[in-house]
Amino acid sequence: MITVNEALDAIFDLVTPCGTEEVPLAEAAGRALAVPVTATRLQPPFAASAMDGYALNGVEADPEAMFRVIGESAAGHGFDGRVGPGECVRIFTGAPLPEGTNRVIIQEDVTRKGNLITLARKLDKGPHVRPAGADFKPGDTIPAPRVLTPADLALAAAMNVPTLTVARRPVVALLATGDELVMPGETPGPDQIIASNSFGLKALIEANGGHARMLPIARDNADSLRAALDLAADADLIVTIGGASVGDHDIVGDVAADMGMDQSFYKVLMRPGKPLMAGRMGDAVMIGLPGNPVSSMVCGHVFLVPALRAMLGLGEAAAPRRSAMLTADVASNGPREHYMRARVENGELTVFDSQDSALLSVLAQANALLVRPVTAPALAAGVQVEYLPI
Ligand SMILES: Nc1nc2c(c(=O)[nH]1)N[C@H]1C(S)=C(S)[C@@H](COP(=O)(O)OP(=O)(O)OC[C@H]3O[C@@H](n4cnc5c(N)ncnc54)[C@H](O)[C@@H]3O)O[C@H]1N2
Ligand code: MOO
Repeated sequence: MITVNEALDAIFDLVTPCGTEEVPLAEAAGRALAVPVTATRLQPPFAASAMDGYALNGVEADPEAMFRVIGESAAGHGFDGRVGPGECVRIFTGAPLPEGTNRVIIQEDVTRKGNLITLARKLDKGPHVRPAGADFKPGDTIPAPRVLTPADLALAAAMNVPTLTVARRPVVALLATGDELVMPGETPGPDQIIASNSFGLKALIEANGGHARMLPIARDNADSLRAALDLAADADLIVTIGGASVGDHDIVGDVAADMGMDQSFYKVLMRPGKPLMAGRMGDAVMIGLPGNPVSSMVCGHVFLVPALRAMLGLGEAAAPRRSAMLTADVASNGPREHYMRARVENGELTVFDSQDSALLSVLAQANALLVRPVTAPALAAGVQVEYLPI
């Protein structure tokens, strides 16, 4: 059996970036930017007022000084002319500063009578002017690769870049297997349960930049599995769920091999998630997840999310970890890296008592997986530990 790190490296060896596409800004949220965005203009394109008030020459801004208002500069309609000594221009936020001015006196500090203003006795420092290019200049960039945030999109828009080159979303075919499974909303027979794993995995995949396609549930026979796998031929990544262990009905590995899957590894020193497999099938990468609901989701966080990021051109790295303080003692660990369901609150991590890999109710309460390395000794409450946020 290989380690979690070895398995992840083997998966990185299998995946390749999916290529790029152009998308309009309005559809680019959360996408992986593939090519840096470069500004071709200044922002602001002119020295602009940061306040509503009066623009004048700052050297004349003495307390109680008087000025004659000779015009107006509003956003979108600047003042066309020069401001001389003893003169000022009514100005609004975002408007260009007229020639001859370099300071804005906020209107709260001004008394106006007709076309004459008098400054207050006490003036703030100002100058309430945003210099041209203060935000960005031609040649400034939004670097790539990166996952586009709402702020990035606002910045790209301000740069007047209407479309972005982003990584194509990897298409992930999700294939649940098992005679016992029916879809949510159907009426299960007495020996059946509801297929749940695909729904958690679909959400995880789509939150991490993939496009998940649920295939019809495959039954525990070769014909049904073949028919379902045939439907996945155009996917970038085929993810099977269940049928991965050693039981008589666990046929995913054999059927995939018959269909040409070139297996990279089978079984990983981790808990839950031991019967994980991966390989290449035609143009697609195939990852076979264990069926136990928590196992499949843990493998999703540990392997699928980093694989998707690599396919999106975001680099090859394990899921980032954080640290927190243990609230109670934890026993020593065995030969498999253990991802224990836990809850982190205010920097303190509490491990759930029940770690059975069938318990979705526990997983749903968890927001962390405490990572217990292979054969790690027992830990006492109060120590700092590493966890994977989920
Ligand atoms: N003799 C051994 N038995 C088992 C071993 C072993 O090493 N020797 N490993 C155990 C471990 S660890 C795991 S994990 C499971 C994985 O088994 P499979 O991947 O073959 O999964 P199934 O047997 O198909 O299902 C396991 C369990 O999960 C339920 N399941 C499956 N798919 C779904 C789904 N889409 N939605 C909801 N629930 C699902 C299924 O009904 C079973 O209860 O093997 C152990 N056995
Ligand atoms: O590895 Mo299994 O995934 O322990 O439940």
